[in-house]
Amino acid sequence: MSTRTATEERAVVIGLEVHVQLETDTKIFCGCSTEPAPDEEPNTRTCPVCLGLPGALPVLNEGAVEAAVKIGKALEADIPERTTFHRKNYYYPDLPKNFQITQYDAPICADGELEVAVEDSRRTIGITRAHLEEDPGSLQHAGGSIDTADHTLVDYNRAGTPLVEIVTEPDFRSPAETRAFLAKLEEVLEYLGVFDATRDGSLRVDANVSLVPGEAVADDGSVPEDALAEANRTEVKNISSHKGAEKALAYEVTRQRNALRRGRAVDQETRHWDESRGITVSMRSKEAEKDYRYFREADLPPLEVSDWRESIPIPELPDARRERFRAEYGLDAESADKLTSRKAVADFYEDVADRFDPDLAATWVADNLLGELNYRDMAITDVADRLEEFARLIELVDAGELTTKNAEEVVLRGMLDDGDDPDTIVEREGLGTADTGEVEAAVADAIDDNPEAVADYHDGDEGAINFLVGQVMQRTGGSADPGEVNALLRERLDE
Ligand SMILES: Nc1ncnc2c1ncn2[C@@H]1O[C@H](COP(=O)(O)OP(=O)(O)OP(=O)(O)O)[C@@H](O)[C@H]1O
Ligand SMILES: [Mg+2]
Ligand SMILES: [Mg+2]
Repeated sequence: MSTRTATEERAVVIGLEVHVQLETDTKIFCGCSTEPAPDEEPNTRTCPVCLGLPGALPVLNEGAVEAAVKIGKALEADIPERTTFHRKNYYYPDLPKNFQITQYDAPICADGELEVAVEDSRRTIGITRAHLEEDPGSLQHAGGSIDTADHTLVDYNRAGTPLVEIVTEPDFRSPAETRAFLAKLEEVLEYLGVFDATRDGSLRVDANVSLVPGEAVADDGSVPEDALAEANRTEVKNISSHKGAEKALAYEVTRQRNALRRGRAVDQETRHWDESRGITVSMRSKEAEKDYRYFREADLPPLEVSDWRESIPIPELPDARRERFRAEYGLDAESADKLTSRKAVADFYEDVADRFDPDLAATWVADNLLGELNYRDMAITDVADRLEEFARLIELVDAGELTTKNAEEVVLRGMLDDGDDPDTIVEREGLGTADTGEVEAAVADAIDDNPEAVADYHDGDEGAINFLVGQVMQRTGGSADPGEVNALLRERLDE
């Protein structure tokens, strides 16, 4: 079976286009709010500009430009002195103007990279470009998915939300790599403060995938331009999560392999990822660039960012923070990873590590707190307003006022399940560690009540002391320190 051997030697080539919704207060070309209200009616956050009414003029949002510059800097991209906007023409109900304002030959960022850890190796994914554009409206396919719906509703509240589209080089060699990349990209975007991962549809991915002959792949893993151009690729749309990207691409790789195995060609087309059915479906043949009739957006003058770009700072990013945490707090690689991937976790850890013991803080934040949150399907952002209470819990453990076991099993769980604060739980459950007077009284009682054990101790029976320690622990409800009790008992018995 020669065709079988040939298809099995094919290599997977994937490139991503990632649409990131920027966290600005208002839309990219008008003053409409970008903040969805809880029970918002469709088409209420709109104006003549984002509805594309004749004669309405766009005004560029400064915050969106700053966010794009930050993204460019974080991706180590070039940010040219001057950038321009274009109209991308297409006819579709989500776009009332029949063109999208986007960028074309002079994007705000070009030629960057992002380093990703995949299993044990590190891969550098090239970033071709990142450009600003407006989000179209959203379509609701009533009574089914896009290919089965009876009719479709249009909501323009999303129209005009600022997007940065990040286009990668076709550098991915497996679906798993795209998942790692998207997770890393989200970390970086969150650190930059330009993006809200918890918002529905804030990250949307188009995934381009093809199978190229194995022998076309160079020794360094790169694929030459002509092999890329020759391979028929499909573009999978409607991917909105890391896991979704991996699943959609795994499906698509198998589908393409099967087609080639049966001696059929892969069509160059746009496909739709149907999350609930776990399949991709054909939507249309791939439009060529000339179909879009790109031309300059005459209503927006070229934008000079030459001086401005230098004055836009970016914060410390996850990789740098990971290394600093290791050096500064002596964390191992695994803890440093866990403590830095979400910015809110890293901020909290840093705060408690500086106030208490960094090792103790690492165990408490990385293992206990994140573990218990994870178990309840919660994230640190769900308890953002209670971080001081968790710090107080760590303080109680650090000061020896609460045993580790009680802190974890009673207090932390109570805090998460009942919403109480640590001092209230300690008080209610009587968990505080015993004070010296209490321990001394319990020692005296244990000696008075157990003359036989005392006699055994004086006869040199070391086992007797353990029995007496147990008696004191019982009398203090487990709140005394066993080492301290042992020392006190010996002191009394040797008097
Ligand atoms: N042979 C290939 N196999 C897989 N991906 C590829 C291949 N060649 C290019 N790509 C990827 O396809 C994407 C091209 O995106 P780009 O936006 O430039 O073009 P487009 O998809 O034709 O345009 P649009 O989506 O805006 O209509 C990039 O992510 C690139 O890495
Ligand atoms: Mg595309
Ligand atoms: Mg594109």
